[in-house]
Formats: sequence, C-alpha cells, structure tokens
Amino acid sequence: MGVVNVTGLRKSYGSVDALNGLSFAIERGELFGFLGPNGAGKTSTIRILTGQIEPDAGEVRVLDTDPAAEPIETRRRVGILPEQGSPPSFLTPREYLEFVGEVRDLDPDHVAERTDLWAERLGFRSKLDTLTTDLSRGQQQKVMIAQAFVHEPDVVFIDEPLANLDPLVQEQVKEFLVAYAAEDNAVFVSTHDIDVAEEICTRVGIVADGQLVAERSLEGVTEPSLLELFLDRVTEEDARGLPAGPAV
Ligand SMILES: Nc1ncnc2c1ncn2[C@@H]1O[C@H](COP(=O)(O)OP(=O)(O)OP(=O)(O)O)[C@@H](O)[C@H]1O
Repeated sequence: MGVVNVTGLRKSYGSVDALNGLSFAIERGELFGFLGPNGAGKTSTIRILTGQIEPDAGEVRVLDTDPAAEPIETRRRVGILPEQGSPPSFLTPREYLEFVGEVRDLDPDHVAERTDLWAERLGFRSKLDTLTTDLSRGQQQKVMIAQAFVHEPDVVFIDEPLANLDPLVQEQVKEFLVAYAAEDNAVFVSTHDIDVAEEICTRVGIVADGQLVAERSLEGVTEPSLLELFLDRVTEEDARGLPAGPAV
C-alpha cells in the first residue's frame, strides 16, 4: 500500500475531460515524476490530491486521508509547492514562514531554525526581512520551496519545481529533492521537463490526455530513454496540448 493511491480518477470542467480514469500509486522513498505535455492534467491531479478541488469519480488516498472528504487534514500532513504560487505580498519571507508554522502548529523556535536553514540553503538570507512583493520571481519561488518543506512532511507535491530558478539553485534544489525522498519520504514532481525527470526521479509516470500512458522505474534502467518512451506514447496532438483533429 503506497502513501499516495489513485484509482480511476476522473475530472471534467464543463465539456473538457481533464482526467480520464487516472491510476497510480507512490511508495515512501520514491521521487515520482509526473511527466506530461501542456494540458495533460498534471495540475488538476495535484489539486485533487491536495484537496483543492474534488474529483468527479475515482478513489484517492493520501497518507491515509481522503483529500475530498478531509481536505484540511490532508493539507496539514503534506507539503505543496503550487505552480505559479507566490507568498503574500504584504509579508516578509520571515513573517510568511512564521505564519505557515503557526497554521501548522509548529514550535516557533523550530520554525525560526528551519527558516534560517532554508534561507542559507537557497541563498535568500539577505531578503528575509524584505516584503515579498519586492523580491524577484525566483526569490519568491525559493520562499515557496521553504514553506513546502518547513514542517518536514512525509509527502510533498511539487508543480514544476525549477521554474524561475537560476542554474545554481536548480542544482541545489534537485540534490535536495533526491535526498529528501531517500529519507523515506515520497516526493511527487509534476513537470514537462524530460531531462530533469530522467536526472532526479526514481520512477516516472507519463500522463497524456488525463490518463497514465506509461510508467517506468529509472533505477538501473536506461533503455529506452525517457524521451523515446515519451515520443512513443504521447501523440503530436497531446504534445501540442490540442485536441486530436482530422489530418489535413
Ligand atoms: N478551471 C478550469 N476550467 C476549464 N478547463 C480547465 C480548468 N482547469 C484546467 N482545465 C483544462 O483541463 C485540462 C488539464 O489542465 P491541467 O492544468 O490539469 O493540465 P497540466 O498538465 O497541468 O498543463 P500545463 O503543463 O500546461 O500546466 C486542460 O485542457 C485545461 O484547459
């Protein structure tokens, strides 16, 4: 039994079928890459697994919680790094992380210690007391990474983890994610970056048109390459994020 279990997940927005019977499971110790083209259903999946939206059908368990029935409990227990998320503009990074610690019922001394650690690790110590509205997009992303991990969750959901980060910080974040998963945690990373998935993930699920179209371990397996598998399973229409139409 995994820490994340998804069976037959379906979600439509009006006439758009975003998820069409998606199933997968993630175990502790895995850095699971959820790889798919634009519009494949990655963000919808994360939003369902973290109790932000409800599925139309299917079974979901995250750390023994049902995100649709008990979204607050699910969100208390997991870490979430949303795509395009940014910290509240009227707080400094330090105030924001203190706030996150309060909401999560953490010891303030522990939060202060973690804040220093993250600021040091990601290089935003000099910005800890600057309003986040005055930070660059990449600096805001660093603060968002810190908030996702400040309570040391057993499961973390991350949408495009490296967006807006400079190459040096990208390397640090990749190393951190690998190490964090190896400490018996589960890390779910949604991305359309095949190289990053191949580099850091222990296992990858390829999603297209709201379904898992391929799944493979990356531990000790090099053939076919992830790119070959992706090109084999994802159609040109999927890859463009467009509905399939008649050939012209
Ligand atoms: N609130 C919404 N209303 C209507 N359609 C939506 C909504 N959210 C998502 N969709 C549609 O559902 C499908 C899946 O979207 P989703 O954002 O989950 O994909 P994604 O894989 O995260 O894409 P990307 O890589 O471009 O971020 C797309 O066709 C999208 O247009």
